[in-house]
Amino acid sequence: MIGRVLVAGLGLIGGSIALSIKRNHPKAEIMGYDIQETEREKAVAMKIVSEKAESFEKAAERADLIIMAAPVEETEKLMEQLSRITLKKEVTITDTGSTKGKTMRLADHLWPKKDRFIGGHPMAGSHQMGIQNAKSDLFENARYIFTPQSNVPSGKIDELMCWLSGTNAHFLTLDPEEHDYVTGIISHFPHIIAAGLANQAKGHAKKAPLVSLLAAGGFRDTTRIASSNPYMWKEIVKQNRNNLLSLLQEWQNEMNYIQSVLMENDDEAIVQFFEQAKEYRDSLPEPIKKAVSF
Ligand SMILES: NC(=O)C1=CN([C@@H]2O[C@H](COP(=O)(O)OP(=O)(O)OC[C@H]3O[C@@H](n4cnc5c(N)ncnc54)[C@H](O)[C@@H]3O)[C@@H](O)[C@H]2O)C=CC1
Ligand SMILES: O=C(O)C(=O)Cc1ccc(O)cc1
Repeated sequence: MIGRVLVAGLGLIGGSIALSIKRNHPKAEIMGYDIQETEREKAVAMKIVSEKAESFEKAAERADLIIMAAPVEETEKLMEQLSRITLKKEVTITDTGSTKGKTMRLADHLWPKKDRFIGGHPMAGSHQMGIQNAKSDLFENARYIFTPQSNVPSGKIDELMCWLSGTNAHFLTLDPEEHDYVTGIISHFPHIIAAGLANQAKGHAKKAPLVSLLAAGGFRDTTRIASSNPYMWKEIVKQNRNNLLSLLQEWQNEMNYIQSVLMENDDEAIVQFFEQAKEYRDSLPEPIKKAVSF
C-alpha cells in the first residue's frame, strides 16, 4: 500500500510493527514519534522509520494510518491529543495496548460516532523492551486481536489488516471486555504470579545463596516474564484491576486447598491436583506454527 504511516511509541512493539509494515509496503512513508529524542534518533539510525517526527500532532495531521504503541496510559493521552486536532478524513487509528476495555471506553467518549478507532493487541512480544530489540518477525504466527468501535466500516478493518499483513499474524476481532477477561487469565495474571515467585525466591536467596545458583529449568521457564518492564506492567494490571482482583481471590482459594490437602497428607487429593493441571496443559491446542520466542 502507498501512504503515510505514523508510529507513536518507538519501543519493542512500535519498532517491530514499523519493520513489518516496511517489509510488505516498501513504498509507504513511515514517520516515527517517541517522547524520548534518543529513541527517535535510534529509529532513524536503524532505518526503521524514514522520517523522525518532532511533533506528534503535526505528524498525525499528515498521516493515513496512526499506530500508537506507547504504554497504555500514555496511549490514552495520545488519543486525547488526536481528538482535538483535524486529521485526514479517511485516517485509520489503532493502538497496540495489552488491555482494551478502558481504551475502548475512552475511544467511544472521544469519537462518539464510534466509527474512528480500531483497538489492537498483537499477542506476542517479549520481556525485553526498546527499539533495539525490535524484529520484523516478532508477530509471526501470533494472534493479533482487534476491538473496533461499533460503527467502524468493515472495509476500514480490512485496510488495517492489509497494512499489518507483514506481521504474518492471525487476526481476530473480540469484544473489549471479553478481551480483558481472557488476557487477564492467560497473560496478565501469570505476570503477577511470575513476579511473586521471583520475589519469594529473592527473600530466601538472601539467606541461602544456593537458591540463585541452582535456579534452572522449571524456575527459569515459569519466571522469565518477571524480567518484563515494571512500569509497563503497573499500567496493565491497573487497567485490568477488577478481573485481576477476582483471579487473585480464586488463586488464594486454590493455594489454601493445596495447603490443606498437604497438611492432611491426602495423597489422592495431591495427585488429583497435579493430574487436573496436567490434563488441561496437555490439552492446549498446538500453536498454528510456533511463534517467535526469546
Ligand atoms: N512488550 C510486549 O511484549 C508487548 C507489549 N504490548 C503493548 O505495547 C505497548 C508498547 O510496549 P513495548 O513496545 O513493549 O514498550 P517499550 O518500553 O519497549 O516502548 C514504549 C515506547 O513508548 C515511548 N513512549 C512513552 N510515552 C510516550 C508518549 N506519550 N508518546 C510517545 N511515545 C511514548 C517510550 O519512550 C518507549 O520508547 C504497551 O502498551 C504494551 O502494553 C503489546 C503486546 C506485547
Ligand atoms: O514475553 C512474553 O512471553 C509475553 O507475554 C509478552 C507479552 C506481553 C504483553 C502482551 O500484551 C502480550 C505479550
